[in-house]
Amino acid sequence: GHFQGSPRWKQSVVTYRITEYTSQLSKKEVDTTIAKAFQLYSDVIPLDFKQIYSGTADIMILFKAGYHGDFYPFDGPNGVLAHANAPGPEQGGDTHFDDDERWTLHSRDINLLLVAAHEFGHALGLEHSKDPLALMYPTYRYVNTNGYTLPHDDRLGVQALYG
Ligand SMILES: O=C1CC=C(NS(=O)(=O)c2ccc(-c3ccccc3)cc2)CC1=O
Ligand SMILES: [Zn+2]
Repeated sequence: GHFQGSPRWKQSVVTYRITEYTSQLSKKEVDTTIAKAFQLYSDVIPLDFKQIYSGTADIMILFKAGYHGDFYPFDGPNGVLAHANAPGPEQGGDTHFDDDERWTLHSRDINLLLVAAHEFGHALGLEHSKDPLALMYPTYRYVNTNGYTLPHDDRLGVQALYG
C-alpha cells in the first residue's frame, strides 16, 4: 500500500511544489485551486502551507498520465483520479493527479478543488470517513464549491491530529 510515514507533520509550515501541470487548466487556475484546497485545512488547524518553485518540498505535486515514476501508474480516463502518500520523509505527502482525467473548476467532469482537498487530507494523515457527507468519504461526489469549507467530520479528524 501507500508509503506509511509518521501519522502527521511535526513542523508548523509544510511546503509544496507543483512540478508538472495539466494542460487543461491555466497554471494560475491550478495554483489558485491547490492553494484553496490547502486553505480548507489551514483555516482550522495551526499549520501553514507554502508554495515553493524550486528544490524539494515536503509535498511534491504533479499531474501525469500513466506511469509517473512510482509504483502506482495511473489507469487512463476515470478509475483512479489521484493518489497521495501519508505524511513522512521523501515521498511522504507527495500527491499525484491523473492527467487523463478532465479536470475542471465546476460541476462537470472532475472538480480539481474537491479531489485535491480529499488527497491533501491523506497527505496530512487522514484516513477515509464513513460519513457520506465527509470530504474523506471514499467515493467522489460533486458538491457546490462556492464558499466551500471543510465538512464537520473532516474538521474533527484533522483537529484531532493537529489541533
Ligand atoms: O484513497 C484513495 C484510493 C483510491 C482513490 N480513488 S480515486 O482517485 O478515484 C478518488 C476517489 C474519491 C475521491 C474523492 C472523495 C470525496 C471527495 C472528493 C474526492 C478522490 C479520488 C483515491 C484515494 O484517495
Ligand atoms: Zn482517498
